[in-house]
Amino acid sequence: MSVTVRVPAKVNVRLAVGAARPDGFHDLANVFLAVGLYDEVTAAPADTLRVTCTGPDAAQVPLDATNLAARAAVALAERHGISPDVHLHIAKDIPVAGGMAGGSADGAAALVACDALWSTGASQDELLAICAELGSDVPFSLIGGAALGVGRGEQLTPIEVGGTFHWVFAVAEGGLSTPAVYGEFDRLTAGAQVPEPTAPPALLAALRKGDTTALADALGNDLQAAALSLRPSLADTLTAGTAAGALAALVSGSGPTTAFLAADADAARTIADALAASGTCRSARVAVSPAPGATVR
Ligand SMILES: C[C@](O)(CO)[C@H](O)COP(=O)(O)OP(=O)(O)OC[C@H]1O[C@@H](n2ccc(N)nc2=O)[C@H](O)[C@@H]1O
Ligand SMILES: Nc1ncnc2c1ncn2[C@@H]1O[C@H](COP(=O)(O)OP(=O)(O)OP(=O)(O)O)[C@@H](O)[C@H]1O
Repeated sequence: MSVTVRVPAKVNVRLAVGAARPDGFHDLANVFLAVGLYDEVTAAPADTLRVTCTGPDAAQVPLDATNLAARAAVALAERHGISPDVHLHIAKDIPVAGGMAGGSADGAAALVACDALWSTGASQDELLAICAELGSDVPFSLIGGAALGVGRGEQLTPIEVGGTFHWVFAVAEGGLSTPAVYGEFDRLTAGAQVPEPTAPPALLAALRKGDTTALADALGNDLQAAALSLRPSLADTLTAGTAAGALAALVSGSGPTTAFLAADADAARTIADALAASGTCRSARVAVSPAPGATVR
């Protein structure tokens, strides 16, 4: 018997970053939107804890105890006093170290898969608490849809989404380290008064209405300058997507994936083709949002 869980990537439609906290994290107003690019994690009985991974970026995924899927299995097993022996297979389609929460997605998916495989019967609140221990983005990967995350991004309030949004994601060559991007944010804002992070009401209204034009006007990412500072060539990708008709363009989370909002599915295809031909990215993917959170198949 095995259990397979499908889990989406995310884009941050508004990532407001406050000053660094004493614990090294930053307070956020983080508006997450799940997008229809998916990893799948399969949990199967095994004699020992083992992780395998397939997919175009599989070589960059650690298969040891640091893998977030393995850490999720250990965390759940410890809480329930059982052995974490399980084979976790990750079918990876979410770009690695791309700012789309791929590792977080696998952590959330492994948790749901092991809970089902082991009949642990954990409540949603218990699963969310374990997710928050694993990483700031992991709780959102569990619930999907759209949500405002405060604190370090782990304290979620779901947001209703009133329509479908069409996106193009330009996958960059190589990844960016999330701590390095936050570190660059600190360097760039040193000496300045960093305002309290907030989510603009116009953005939340755009999501609730499913209004693409209003969402395009309200998108924003406070980590974008830091990601561009570490990877200046991303400016060319943003320009290429905008020239191809994107309503808005931004760096996804800590980058280096860039996200383009399109008016409809046809426009998304046109933008993806133009980006693929531009030579400014490794590949271009179309995806719609919102997408459901970690779900047993
Ligand atoms: C950039 C985002 O993806 C936007 O959703 C997240 O804020 C990052 O979330 P994540 O990858 O789950 O990050 P974590 O694994 O919790 O933390 C990794 C590192 O990122 C930095 N970090 C993360 C979240 C946060 N609110 N402030 C931070 O400064 C810290 O250096 C931390 O040590
Ligand atoms: N299951 C996993 N998949 C991918 N990377 C993982 C996984 N578990 C641990 N990692 C480690 O995490 C690092 C960041 O990978 P990940 O794909 O989660 O980045 P990201 O999408 O930029 O994250 P975020 O958007 O949450 O900041 C990788 O370089 C890898 O070393």
